[in-house]
Amino acid sequence: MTDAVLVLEDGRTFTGQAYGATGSTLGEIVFNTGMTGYQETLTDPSYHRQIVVMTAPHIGNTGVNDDDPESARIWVAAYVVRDPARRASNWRSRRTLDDDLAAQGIVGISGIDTRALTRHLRELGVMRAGIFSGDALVDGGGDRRPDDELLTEVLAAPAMAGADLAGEVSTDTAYVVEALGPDGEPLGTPVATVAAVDLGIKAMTPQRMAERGIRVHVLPSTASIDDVLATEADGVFFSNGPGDPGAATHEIDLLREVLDRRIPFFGICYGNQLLGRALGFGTYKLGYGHRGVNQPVIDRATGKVEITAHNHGFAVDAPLDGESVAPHDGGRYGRVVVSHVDLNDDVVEGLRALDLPAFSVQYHPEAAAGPHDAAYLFDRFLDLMNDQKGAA
Ligand SMILES: NC(=O)CC[C@H](N)C(=O)O
Repeated sequence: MTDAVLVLEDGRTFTGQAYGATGSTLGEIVFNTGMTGYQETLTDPSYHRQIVVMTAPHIGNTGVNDDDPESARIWVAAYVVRDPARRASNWRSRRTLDDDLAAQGIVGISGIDTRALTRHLRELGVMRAGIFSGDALVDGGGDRRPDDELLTEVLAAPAMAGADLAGEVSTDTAYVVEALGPDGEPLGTPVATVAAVDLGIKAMTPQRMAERGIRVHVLPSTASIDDVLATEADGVFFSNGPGDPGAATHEIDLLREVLDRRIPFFGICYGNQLLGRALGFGTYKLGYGHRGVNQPVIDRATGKVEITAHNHGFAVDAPLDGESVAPHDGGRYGRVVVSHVDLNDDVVEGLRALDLPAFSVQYHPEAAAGPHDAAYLFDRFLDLMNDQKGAA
């Protein structure tokens, strides 16, 4: 077995075995508490530039299939697992996770104490890190490189705060997603048309809309308001995505154009943070974020608690109680309420504008992976578009 070393920004190191590809990789190290859904996690573009630690100790049991990926490639910068499955077993499995990581050049490490690592990150917050194995761990003379040399590489890596990354993961060209019949033709007249701006969109998101009869035009993150209007959309959607919402200037300008025209808007995750910023609220970096499939969130309008899938390291800074006037331009967007809150830590998990047809959630109603409790939000988006059509 080949040695691998994980080096954290604060100098702590963990030695284990190489898993997936050998080499070196740098990124922000974060932990995910999901017991299932590793394929969806690995292929979620929001994890671009992040090293993902799984807190579930045994990963890879069901191998890798061709149905569950959320995009065309693995996006995580590296993968950290305690105990990789020695045997993959599932009727859908096509290859092992180890082989898939290696084939896609994703460096990983296994056999380290992921509980100690997670507790460390929970206490000190997420930070930059690097994994080194194979040739990247030895010098020209064949000796193991000293830790301080590896640490210097880690400290030279860019931080996640201030990173504008949507353009690195977004589609280059627009495409359409809609429900198709067995003959490959559209199933019927769409009930609504949505322009979905891809900031790192997961495949299941347009799929959830298509299941409801919506035709979805997925647009690149560089789309202009004219590109959006050209789709003749009834509503605009902003997806999840990697990076710091504070760095997304083009997208926020585009969203303000949408809000100014009173086009119904729905945003998920990064899309929620961008709605917050477009309305004039701030965003901030959480200590260690929410990543997993079992976060309790309350819908404050109904009092119902949902168990939800999360993947976010930033959050919107908006007043939890009462209606607040959106601060942008002296309140030009009217009143806003925090519609959803995380019951673990009171983090803002949703926004609803009261004077505009716009709402968003910080978590993942598309549920890939994760529970389906929040699927009603796609119906709410459809209702919002229908109401607006009725009002026109
Ligand atoms: N999944 C997402 O959209 C993540 C949004 C943002 N990059 C964050 O970490 O908070």
